[in-house]
Amino acid sequence: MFHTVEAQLSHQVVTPELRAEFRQHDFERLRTFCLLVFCVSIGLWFFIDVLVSFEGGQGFTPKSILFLALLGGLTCCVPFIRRARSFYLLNLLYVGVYCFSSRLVIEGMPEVVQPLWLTLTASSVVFLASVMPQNHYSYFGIQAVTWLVLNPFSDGVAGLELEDSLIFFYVLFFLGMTVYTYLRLTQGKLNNFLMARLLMEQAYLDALTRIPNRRAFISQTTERLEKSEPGQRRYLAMVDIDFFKKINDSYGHDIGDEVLQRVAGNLRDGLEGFEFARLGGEEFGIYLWDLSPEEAGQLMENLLRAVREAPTSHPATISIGLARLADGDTLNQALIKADQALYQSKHNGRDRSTYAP
Ligand SMILES: Nc1nc2c(ncn2[C@@H]2O[C@H](COP(=O)(O)OP(=O)(O)OP(=O)(O)O)[C@@H](O)[C@H]2O)c(=O)[nH]1
Repeated sequence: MFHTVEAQLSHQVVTPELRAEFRQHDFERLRTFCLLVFCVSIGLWFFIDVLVSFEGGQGFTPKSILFLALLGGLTCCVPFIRRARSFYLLNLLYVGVYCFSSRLVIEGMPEVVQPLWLTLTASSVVFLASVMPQNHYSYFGIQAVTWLVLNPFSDGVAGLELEDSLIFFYVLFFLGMTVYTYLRLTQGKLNNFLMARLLMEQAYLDALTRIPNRRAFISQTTERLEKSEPGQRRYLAMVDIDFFKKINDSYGHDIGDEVLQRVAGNLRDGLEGFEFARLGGEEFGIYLWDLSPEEAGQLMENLLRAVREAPTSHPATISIGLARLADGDTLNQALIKADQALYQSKHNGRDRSTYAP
C-alpha cells in the first residue's frame, strides 16, 4: 500500500500553486527555527567581534554598533513576516549584512589566518542557508552573495601554494555538498508535504463525491460546537435522497453514483461557508450557524429546489430534517433530532424540509 501511495505521488504534477503552498507551509513551520538561527548567529558574531576588537586594541567601534543594530533590526522583523517570499528577501538581506560585518571582523585578524576564517564563516553561512526555508532563487542568491563577500581569494591566488589549493578544493567540495544537500532536502520536504496532503484527502474527503466525509464532518462540527458561544444560533440538517434504491434499480449504480455527485455539487454550490458532508450511502449532513430560523429554512428550500430542478435526464428529489441545537446539545443529540425531523419529511410525502425547533 505504501508503494502504491509513493507511486501515486511520483506521478503527481506539482503545480506552481501547490509549490507555493508548500513553501508557505515550510516557512510557517520553520519560523521559530529561523529566529533561533538569526539570534545565535548574532551572538556568535558579537562574541568574535568583541574578541578581535579588544585583542586588536580597537575597542568596540561605532561600525560594530551599526551592524549589531542592523542585524538585530532584521531579526525583529521575522515574527511579523506573513509571506514566505518576504522572508526569502529578508534572509538574503540578513546574509548580505552578516557577510559584510563578518568580513570587517576578519580583516581585523592576523593576515595569515584570514583565508581560513573567511572559508569557515562562508561555509557556516551557506550550510545554515541550505536548511532554512528557501526557494531556488533566494538559495543561489545567498550562495553568490556569501562567496562574493567572503571570498577567501579576493587578494588573488599566489601561484599554486599548498594552502591556497587546499582551501580552493575544500570550497569546491563544500559548495557541491551544500547544493546537493539543499536540493535533496527540499525534494524530501516537498514529498512529505504531498504525502501528508494525499493522506489527509483520503482520510477526510469522500472518494465518490469529493466533498468532506463523515469523519471530517464529525471532527469539524464537534470543534465548532465546542467553540460556540452560549446563545449562538446553530442548526443541524440531515439530507436523504428520495427513493434512491429505485434510481439504482431502474438506471443502474453508475447513474446512482452520478445522482450522488450531482446532489453533492448542489450542497457545495448552495452552502458555501458552512459545514456539509456525505455521511454515508445517500445521506448528507449540514451544519449551519448565525442564521435566523427563517434564513436556515430558506437555505433548505433553495437546496430542495436546486436538486428538484436540476437539468438532467435522471431527476431526483431530497428530504431534509432541520434541527435547531439548544445550548449544551451534543452532536449525537442533534443528529437524533435532525433524523426524527427527516423521518417526518419522508412520512409527509418527501421532497420537503421539516424544522424541529
Ligand atoms: N449507486 C450507489 N448506491 C448506493 C451507494 N451507497 C448506498 N447506495 C444505495 O442506496 C440505497 C439506499 O436505499 P434505501 O436506504 O432503501 O432508501 P431509499 O430507496 O432512498 O428510500 P427512502 O430513503 O425511503 O426515500 C441502497 O440501495 C444502497 O445500495 C453508492 O455509493 N452508490
